[in-house]
Amino acid sequence: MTTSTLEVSSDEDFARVRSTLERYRQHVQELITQKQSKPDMVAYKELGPQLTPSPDRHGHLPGIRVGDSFNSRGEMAILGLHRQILRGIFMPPKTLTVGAYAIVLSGVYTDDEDQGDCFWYTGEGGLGNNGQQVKDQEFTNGNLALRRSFEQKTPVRVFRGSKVKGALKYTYEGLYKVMEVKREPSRDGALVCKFRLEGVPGESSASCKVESKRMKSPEKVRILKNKLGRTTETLMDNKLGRTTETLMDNKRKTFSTEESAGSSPRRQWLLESLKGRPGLLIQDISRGVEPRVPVPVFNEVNALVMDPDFEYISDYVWADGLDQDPLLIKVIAEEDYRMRSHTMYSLHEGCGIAFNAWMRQADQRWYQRAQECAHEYEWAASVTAQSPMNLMTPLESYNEEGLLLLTESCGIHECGGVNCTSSTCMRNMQVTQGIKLPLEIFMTKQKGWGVRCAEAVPSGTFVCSYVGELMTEAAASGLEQGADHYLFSLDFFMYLFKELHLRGFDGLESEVPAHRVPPHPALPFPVALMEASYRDSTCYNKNGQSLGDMGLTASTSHVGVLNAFRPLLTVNAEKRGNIARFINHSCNGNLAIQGVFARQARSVVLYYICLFAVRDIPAMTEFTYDYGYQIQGGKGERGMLCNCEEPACRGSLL
Ligand SMILES: C[S@@+](CC[C@H](N)C(=O)[O-])C[C@H]1O[C@@H](n2cnc3c(N)ncnc32)[C@H](O)[C@@H]1O
Repeated sequence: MTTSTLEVSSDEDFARVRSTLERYRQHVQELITQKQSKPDMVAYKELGPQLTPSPDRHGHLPGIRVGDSFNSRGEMAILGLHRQILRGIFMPPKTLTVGAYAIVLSGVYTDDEDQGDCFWYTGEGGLGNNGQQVKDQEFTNGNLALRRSFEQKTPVRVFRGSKVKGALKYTYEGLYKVMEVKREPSRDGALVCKFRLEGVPGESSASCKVESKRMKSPEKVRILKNKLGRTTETLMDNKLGRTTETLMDNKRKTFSTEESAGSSPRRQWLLESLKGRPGLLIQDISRGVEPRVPVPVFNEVNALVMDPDFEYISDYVWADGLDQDPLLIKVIAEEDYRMRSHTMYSLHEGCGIAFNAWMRQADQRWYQRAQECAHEYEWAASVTAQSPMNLMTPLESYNEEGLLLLTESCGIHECGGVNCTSSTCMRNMQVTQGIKLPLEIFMTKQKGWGVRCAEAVPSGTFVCSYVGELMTEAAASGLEQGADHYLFSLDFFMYLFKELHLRGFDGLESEVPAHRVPPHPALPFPVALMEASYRDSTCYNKNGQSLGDMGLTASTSHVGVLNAFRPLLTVNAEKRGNIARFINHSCNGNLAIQGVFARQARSVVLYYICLFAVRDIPAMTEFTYDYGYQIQGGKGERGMLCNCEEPACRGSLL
């Protein structure tokens, strides 16, 4: 008996519950002595009408507190808490218009996902004798009643069964509300009805720990600002050539691009559920390349169709011939090695959890050091003014539901090492596992194609990474105007290094302590690869002001040094890419960019650019993020008008 309910129960109520239970238990004992089979049920049948005359009702019952536990389903039935002894869902008899009164979580359905006060509950029906889901469930009986609870927002009493010293006991968890309803294939293949329930604050054993799912807003961290698209006006020579068609032979270039067409029951079910939906142009533009979900295309707005030359890929591919370039191979191999040496101190070998554990120790030492010299340095004082807990790297990058806990300016290390077999490691592979959401491409009214999801998406969910053809920055700069709208520079870490160069470690230490910064790329990059970038005079003074705007040129500034921080590679998703290249810009986007080290891309020059939900996003809402285009000062094509319709819209895609 732990938490009290808000329901005011009188002493008589508690006394009545006690005496009912005593009578019932006594009768069960008598039946056991008489060797009566199913004494529980028989006792309830015989005593029920006398002992529980009051009509069924929603909500708490007088005399019962959250945390009370019961020895059997019969005890719960005799008290009127849950009268249907053999079923999970207690619903009003013969009426299909009222919500369910109570449910029992007993772990019988393998599709139940119980996370405490928020859980997915599988509806009733369709189980075979072997415990497998052999038949589809329908929205009838208890399942319909739970759907009514969702529609009418009526609370449901929840009981959780658990074994205590070998005997099954049931605990009253309090009142819950059904927040979501869906019907989808079970792990065994047949369709099941599923209900997501959340504890009613103050009325259940605890309320949902929503805060733990929330990410730090990346907008606050300046160095997280990435840019999509090229800003240079100069046409550059492509020094790398694009003649060979040969396949990659470099070990690290084994991207698993073309996975076989998926045929999971969920995938099949998602395909089925698309049938008959208005505006459906293509059922799966990925042609099975996305193994878990189809990627449908809808247009209900105009007559435009998808570019037939567009090829959907699910992972990076190299632009023609690039994999053969000896300089590039050398740089990438070197950077790979540098990152491996950096993470080796943690014995990490591909295990992100081990790396985080090592990083946490380093954080603690750093925090101690900051405490010792807080009187001397501004950054140290600002560090110690914060709670140390906020500064420590969590061991896991994702919570139990696979939601990102915090954005990380120094990149997230996903698992993938040979020893990564624990469930914690598995959870630390959200990007590695690929797209799981039922994403859809659809025609927007003013921005061309856009992306949405058929399901609601909680904050912190991995949506997709931006993949396409990998080309050098130099080659990308040579693309024709207009062909650059689908470029994404691999510059997440270059921003970090540039900031460090401009502000120094002292200037940045309170935001990004030195020990967290990944290894700096070897400088300078081979001239042949960097040549084009050196000619671009976009760089900044200490105040972040563009030196180009100030009339300074490459020859009059330290542009050479700054440009050494320019990224080496760019992702071009114009003709070959995944769903990310259809996501539009918003000045207040619901997604954030996060660099992730995963699969074979684990260095600061080659990693994954990932998009994560930064707030809870309702189903069918357009996904957007801030492209962060750089200000160039000129109008025209580069100052493209923004149609994001946000109150704080900046007016253009700059
Ligand atoms: C990466 S693509 C996004 C997908 C694009 N809508 C399409 O149809 O393929 C970027 C282009 O989409 C358009 N776009 C994206 N966000 C926009 C916005 N907020 N307002 C106007 N156009 C936008 C611009 O044409 C931009 O160059």
